[in-house]
Amino acid sequence: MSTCGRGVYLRGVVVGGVLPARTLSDGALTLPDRRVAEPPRRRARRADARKVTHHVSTITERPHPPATARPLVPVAPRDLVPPRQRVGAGDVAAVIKAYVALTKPRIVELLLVTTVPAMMLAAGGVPSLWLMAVVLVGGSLAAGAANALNCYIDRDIDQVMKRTSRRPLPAHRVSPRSALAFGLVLGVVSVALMAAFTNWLATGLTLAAIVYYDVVYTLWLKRSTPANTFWGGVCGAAPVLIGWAAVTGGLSATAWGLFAVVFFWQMPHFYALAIRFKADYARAGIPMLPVVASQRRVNVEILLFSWLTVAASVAVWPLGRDALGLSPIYGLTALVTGVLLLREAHALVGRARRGEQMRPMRLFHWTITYLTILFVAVAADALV
Ligand code: HEM
Ligand SMILES: CC(C)=CCC/C(C)=C/CC/C(C)=C/COP(=O)(O)OP(=O)(O)O
Repeated sequence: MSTCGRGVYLRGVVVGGVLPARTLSDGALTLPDRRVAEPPRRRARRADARKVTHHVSTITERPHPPATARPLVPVAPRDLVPPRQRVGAGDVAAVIKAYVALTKPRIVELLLVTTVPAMMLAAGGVPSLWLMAVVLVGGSLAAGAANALNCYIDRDIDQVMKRTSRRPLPAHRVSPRSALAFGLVLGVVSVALMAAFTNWLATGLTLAAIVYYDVVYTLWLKRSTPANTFWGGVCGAAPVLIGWAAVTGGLSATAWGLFAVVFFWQMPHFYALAIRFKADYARAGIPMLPVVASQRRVNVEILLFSWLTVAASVAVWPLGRDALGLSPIYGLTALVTGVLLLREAHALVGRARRGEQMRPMRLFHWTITYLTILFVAVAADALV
C-alpha cells in the first residue's frame, strides 16, 4: 500500500475507532417509512450519524445535506414492516423466494467459483464427492447465513441505496426479526455441518468468516472507514482457505497464494462497483473510497491492487501443490488474463484522467471474467 494510502487508511481506522457502528446520514434515518419508536440510545446514535455525514461532506467538500426529512413517528417495532406488504404465509413460492434472496444467492454462487478449484488443487484431482458436497452445501449455507445477517444489519442502508432497495427487508417482504432468526439458524446449521463432516480448521475458518463479515466488516468497518473494502476482502477470500483446509486439514503456501489473489482482486472488483454507485453510497453515508477521496487516489489503488493481483497469481505458478509447481496451463492463463485485467484497469484510469465517462462496470465485468478463467485454469491444472 502506498504511503499516502496508509495515511488515509489510518485516518479512516481512527475515525472508525471512535465512532459507533451506526453512522448513517440524516436522510437515511429519517425516511418516512423507517418509523421506529426512538429510544434515547438510538437518538444518541443519530447525533453521531450527523457527525459522520459531516465527516464525509468535509472530505468531499460537498455541502452538508439539509435535514429536510419528516420527524420520526414512534410506532411499535413490530409495525416496522407494514403487514399489507409482507409476503403472505399462504404464498409459499413467494416466501421461499424472499428467504432465498436474503442469502444473496448470486454472491454465494460466485464465492464457490473459488472454492471448488481450490479443493481440486489441494486434492490433486477431484476430491471425494461426499466431501465436495459437504463443503459446497456447508459453505453455501455459511455464506447465505453471513449474507442474511448482513441484510438484517444493513436494512437501513439497503433502504436508502437504489441498488439494494429491492432486497427483501427494504422491500418489506420479510420482517427484520424473521431475517435475523433465519440468518442465525442457517449459521448454526452450516457450522454444525462443517464440524460433523470436515475438520476443525475448516469449521473454525467458516465460523470466523461469518463473524468477521457480519461483526468486523458490516457492523463496524463498512460504516466507519474507507478501508472497509480492504478489510472486507478477508472474508471474501476465506472460501479458498476453507476449501483447502477441508481437503488437507492444513493451509499451504499455495492456499495462501490463492487467498492473496482473491484478496487483492476484490479491490478493483469492488472499487469499480463503488465508482458506479458512488451517489448511492454517499446518500447512505457509507465512506467508500470513491465517496471520501479524490478520483486520483481511487485510480492509484485500482492500479496498485490490480498489479498485486496479477503478481500474486503468477507467484502461485511455481508453488503449485508440490515441488513441481503448477503446469504451463495455469501459468500462461495467469499471464494472458493478467495482461487483459491490467489493460482494463489502466483503460479505466486513463478515461478518468482524461475526464471522459469512466464506464466502471467494464472493469467490474472484466474482474469477474478474469477470476473465473483463472480459477478454471486452477481446476484444469489439478486434473492434468
Ligand atoms: C472476494 C470478495 C468479493 C467481494 C468483496 C465482492 C463484492 C461484490 C459486491 C458488493 C457486489 C454487489 C452485490 C449486489 O449487487 O447484490 C458484487 C456483485 C457481484 N460479484 Fe462480487 N465480490 C466478491 C467475490 C466475487 C467473486 C469470487 C466473483 C466471481 C468470480 C464475483 C462476481 C460478482 C458478480 C457477477 C456480481 C454481480 C451480481 C449480480 O449482478 O447479481 N464476486 N460483488
Ligand atoms: C464462507 C463464508 C461465511 C464466507 C463469507 C463470504 C462473504 C459473504 C463475503 C462477502 C464479502 C464482502 C465484503 C461483500 C460486500 O458486502 P456489502 O455489504 O458491502 O455488499 P452490499 O452493498 O451488496 O450489501
